[in-house]
Amino acid sequence: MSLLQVKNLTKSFGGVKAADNVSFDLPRGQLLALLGPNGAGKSTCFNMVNGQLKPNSGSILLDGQELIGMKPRNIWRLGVGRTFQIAATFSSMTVVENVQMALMSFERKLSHLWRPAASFYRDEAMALLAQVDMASQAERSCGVLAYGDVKRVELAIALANQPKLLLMDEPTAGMAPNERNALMALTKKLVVERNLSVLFTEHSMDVVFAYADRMIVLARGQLIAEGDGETIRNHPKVREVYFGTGKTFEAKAPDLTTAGAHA
Ligand SMILES: Nc1ncnc2c1ncn2[C@@H]1O[C@H](COP(=O)(O)OP(=O)(O)OP(=O)(O)O)[C@@H](O)[C@H]1O
Repeated sequence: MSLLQVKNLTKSFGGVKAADNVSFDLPRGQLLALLGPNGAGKSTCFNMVNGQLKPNSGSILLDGQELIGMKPRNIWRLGVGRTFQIAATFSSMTVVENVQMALMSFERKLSHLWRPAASFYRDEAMALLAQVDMASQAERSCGVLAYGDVKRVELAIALANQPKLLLMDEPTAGMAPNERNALMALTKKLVVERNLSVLFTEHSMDVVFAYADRMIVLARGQLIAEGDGETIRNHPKVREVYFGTGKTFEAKAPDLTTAGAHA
């Protein structure tokens, strides 16, 4: 059984069907990209999976357990983590303190915040930082880190609640190409090592084709294609949506990696 099973998910805002009967599976240990042009329904689907939006109908099963109707915090506790597009670390705290905070939050120890944070979960925090190659910068203030390193710390923070499923909303937005690749290579490593499932949106197509195991493509709320890079590159509906050419059966597929298409 797949870790995540999304079935017939529908969400309307007034007359707009932001998600229209969307179904997909995400097995353990897979990196699944959620693609589609602006307004396709990606954020809507994300926000339904983490409980921030309630669908009109459909089902979202995590390990066979229905998530619809549960509060976001309870979904998080079941093992659905999330990283955000906007860097979400506390800049005045050190790297290791930020991760300790996340661990304390997971263990419901926030009521002890008046104690020196140094006494809580330091070893666990350092172990997480080692996994994201940030142990050597543990004592630096988050405010002075390079952007790519902040994203690594965010990944460590997201891992603090031992997610089974990690939702990543445009993880490489604002990063230079070499940083983007490093972050996605790290994510891929974590997927393999921790048998983690990742669902991510991304507008950088080079990243998607290099690292995603599988892709699903939404357009106007509907899932129009699903498969590996080769399948998606050559899929007539995907080409139509991204290029609007209507020339769906050309011998040579246009190179989506350089098309500047927005995911
Ligand atoms: N809270 C809302 N109220 C009204 N309409 C909404 C709301 N949220 C989303 N929509 C509409 O639903 C559709 C899907 O939006 P959504 O944000 O899910 O798309 P997206 O694929 O994430 O787009 P983008 O890539 O631009 O972030 C759009 O037409 C959008 O205007």
